[in-house]
Amino acid sequence: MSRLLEVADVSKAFGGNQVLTSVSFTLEKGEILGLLGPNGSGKSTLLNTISGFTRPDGGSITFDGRSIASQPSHRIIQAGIARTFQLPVMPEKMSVMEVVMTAGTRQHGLFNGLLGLASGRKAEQEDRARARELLDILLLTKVKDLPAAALSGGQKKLLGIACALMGKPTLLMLDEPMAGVHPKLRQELVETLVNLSHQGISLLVIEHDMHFINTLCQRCIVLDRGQIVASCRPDELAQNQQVLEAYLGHSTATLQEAV
Ligand SMILES: Nc1ncnc2c1ncn2[C@@H]1O[C@H](COP(=O)(O)OP(=O)(O)OP(=O)(O)O)[C@@H](O)[C@H]1O
Repeated sequence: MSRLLEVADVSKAFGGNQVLTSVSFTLEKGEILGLLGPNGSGKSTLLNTISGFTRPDGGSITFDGRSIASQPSHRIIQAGIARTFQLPVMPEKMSVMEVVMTAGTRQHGLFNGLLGLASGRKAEQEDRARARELLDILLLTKVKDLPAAALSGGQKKLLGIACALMGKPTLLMLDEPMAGVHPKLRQELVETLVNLSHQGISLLVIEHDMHFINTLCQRCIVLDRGQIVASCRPDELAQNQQVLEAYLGHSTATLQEAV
């Protein structure tokens, strides 16, 4: 494996609230890395910092050999990093298919399509085929013509993943992909994500569901109050003293219960 992402000494404060303190970790090409930590430990802020939604106060972020810290989010998407959100908000008046198509248009420019250029028409046809394929993979074909805002919370999560994949990322960052997803669909989602990694997409996944972490991730990093306190295999988490302290500090009896 070779290195895809290197986060070094990244810090971030909001006012007087120091949310990330000197966070460093690496992610290898093809790796599925879990990002764990109690509520409020800074996981989403770390994803926001990598994806350009939040500027780090200090430190460096290198993706595929290029510095991306403080780049605007659209440049980071173009570099090959896509992400989903913990609570995706979908437009009221667009269908599921239209939302996925719009995500595709954002990747290769609106003007080609509007001007009806041949390259734009070809890109649109390719996008439509890819959108159909992704909706199929993510079990959303049946609802493709419904308003996106009418989907359940779990289906919106799946739609967020479809949108993120329209740009053919090499790194996909998922913020709690399992939350709200129907238990019957969870195993299929795990298999879909494993298939994506086999196709060469690396994954950085925030998740509280330990079964999901154990089945999916090869390695985990654990944040506690904005600092990385562990980097280990999922099966080592329950014996890791720093991890137990991070979670037990939140008055829960076992790691399984805590997350
Ligand atoms: N834009 C912001 N402005 C001010 N404070 C923020 C902002 N974003 C996050 N925070 C604060 O940063 C801290 C960490 O929040 P964050 O959402 O990153 O944690 P988390 O580990 O993802 O939590 P959870 O598991 O509950 O989603 C919290 O105290 C939060 O209030």
